[in-house]
Amino acid sequence: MEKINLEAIQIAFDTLQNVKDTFSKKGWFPATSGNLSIRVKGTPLEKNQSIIAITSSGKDKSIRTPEDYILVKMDGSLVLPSNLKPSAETLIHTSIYQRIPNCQAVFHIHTIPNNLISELYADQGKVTFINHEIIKAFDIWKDNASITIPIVENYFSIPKLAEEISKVIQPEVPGVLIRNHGIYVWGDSDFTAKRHLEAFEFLFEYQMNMYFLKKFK
Ligand SMILES: CSC[C@@H](O)[C@@H](O)C(=O)COP(=O)(O)O
Ligand SMILES: [Zn+2]
Repeated sequence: MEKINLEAIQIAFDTLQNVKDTFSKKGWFPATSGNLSIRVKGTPLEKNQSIIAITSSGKDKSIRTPEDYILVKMDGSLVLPSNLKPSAETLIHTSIYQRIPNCQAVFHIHTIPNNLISELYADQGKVTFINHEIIKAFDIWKDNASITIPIVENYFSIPKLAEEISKVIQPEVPGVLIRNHGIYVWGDSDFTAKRHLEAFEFLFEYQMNMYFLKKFK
């Protein structure tokens, strides 16, 4: 095993803890859903060589325990022997890191707005948002700005789901919706990934409210 800096691991675990607490307060981890990962600094960026810290599987993410995070390699295997299980969706995380070379953090949540939007636009396989100020949160700075997020089916097999997500990823769009499941977002830092996630959730909530407003006016 390569040497990993203990301080870098602690920084990664602390960062995940802060993000987990923040998202939990927003109600973004219902029924133990959701998972988070971050690339451990100092580990190589090259494909297949990075190490990530990821949430353990099936935990109540609103409470802190000493068993909340675990280190995994890009093939999903554990860096150190442990009884802990990494997220059941670890392979989705590792495939995103391998697809997006400067990716430093991957966040996944289940919300009512992201589930409703994913179902409403599932047949198109994507949903587009146009002319919202918040699109600047994706670093898109122009008139008539738009962003289109892809939607994939919610396959039971995680390797299949990871493969389908990998196929639809576009480097300039930092997210993918999974039908009636949730969203995966990423960024070149935990700060950026959080900003992307908040912007997507803002757009989903807006669209959902507009849909009902138009229906019942
Ligand atoms: C309890 S429903 C959610 C899970 O099936 C899964 O989709 C999820 O997001 C959390 O899985 P986990 O293994 O805890 O990372
Ligand atoms: Zn999930």
